[in-house]
Amino acid sequence: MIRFEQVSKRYPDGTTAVDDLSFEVSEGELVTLVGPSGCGKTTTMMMVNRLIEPTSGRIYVNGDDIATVDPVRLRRRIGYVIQQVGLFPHRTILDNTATVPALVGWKKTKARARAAELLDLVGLDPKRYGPRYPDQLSGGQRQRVGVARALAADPPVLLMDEPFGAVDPVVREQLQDEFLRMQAAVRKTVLLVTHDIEEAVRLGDRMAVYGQGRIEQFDTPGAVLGAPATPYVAEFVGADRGLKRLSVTEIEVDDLEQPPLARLDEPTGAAAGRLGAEGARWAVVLDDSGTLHGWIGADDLAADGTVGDHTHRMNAWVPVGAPLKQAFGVMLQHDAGWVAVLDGARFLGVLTPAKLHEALRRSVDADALGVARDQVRFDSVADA
Ligand SMILES: Nc1ncnc2c1ncn2[C@@H]1O[C@H](COP(=O)(O)OP(=O)(O)OP(=O)(O)O)[C@@H](O)[C@H]1O
Repeated sequence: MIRFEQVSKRYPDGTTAVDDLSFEVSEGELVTLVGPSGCGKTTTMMMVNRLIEPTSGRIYVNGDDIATVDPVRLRRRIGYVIQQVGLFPHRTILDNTATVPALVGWKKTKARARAAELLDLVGLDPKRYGPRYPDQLSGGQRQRVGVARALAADPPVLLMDEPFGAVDPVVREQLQDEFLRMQAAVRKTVLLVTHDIEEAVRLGDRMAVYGQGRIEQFDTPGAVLGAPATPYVAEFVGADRGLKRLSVTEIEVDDLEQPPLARLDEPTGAAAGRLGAEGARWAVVLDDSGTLHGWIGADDLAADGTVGDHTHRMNAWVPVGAPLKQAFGVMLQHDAGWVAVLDGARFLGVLTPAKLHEALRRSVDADALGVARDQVRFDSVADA
């Protein structure tokens, strides 16, 4: 969808901002450009909508060499979101959002209807916020309007330069979440510039890590964190890259431990016998359809009645496919030594701290070797 072929940009004063850059972004893919200040990220991005012209090389958008496309027409196909949102202060939020459709000749009612739809998409109630003026919104809300406005003419490509840079960390995380949800629905081809490695990892399907004017590594966040291509990348992603990886490594069924199970309606004695035979101290309690109800300890099973009479509620659970970080968070939140992993309501197994560590290690090795995670052999200390 976007292709750079040996693109360089030298400024008249001799600064080489971008040096022989080649990469490709597929349709519907979100690529983050990350690197320290002055490494050429913004220059790269602004060459895509021809706000900056390359000194050499070619850039293609949707197969067209953009040097041959009229810049104004090109920019209509490319939404652009910048940190200083640049809303018109004397126009309402609704009219600000409708700016581009109005420019390209949509009827006013159609442009406004589209603007309302987009405000809704970015989490702003159009009835409440549409009639307001920019100075009547918070920074985070203005940022959302910027995203809505960039999407208004439904461009296939979105360029975003530090779009969430101007807000505090909590709002920033919220905006990132909302943006990811929205992107899952609209699937634009996105180039997003950030100097924040966490943001690049969180948002990117792939990420380009910039050194001075060059890309040092272009890969999935998992691969960049797990197998940095150069010492520079390793230093840039930081010593805590294992922690960062927790947020991009998904829980798989193979990661799970299978504890003893007890059924809600069975007598305590029967379950106690099974636990004793396995030397286990607790069991997970399910109903007939395999839905998680809670857990029961070996001590509880000494009492009469059914398992259901003595089951403890279990709120520490996560869906399969959630990031390991979420499982770890839930474990800490409930002060639990394990979390249940569910597929819908169905119980799949439990994740323990040891299993969590193993999953993380296995995913690092899998990325380094370029194979699937279940093909990595892992000898844990516990197995030794
Ligand atoms: N008009 C210009 N004339 C000369 N040098 C320029 C010009 N614009 C940018 N540069 C230089 O080109 C290099 C790359 O700049 P660019 O804005 O692309 O970096 P960046 O990675 O986006 O940085 P930041 O994160 O600080 O925005 C820098 O060294 C910058 O000083």
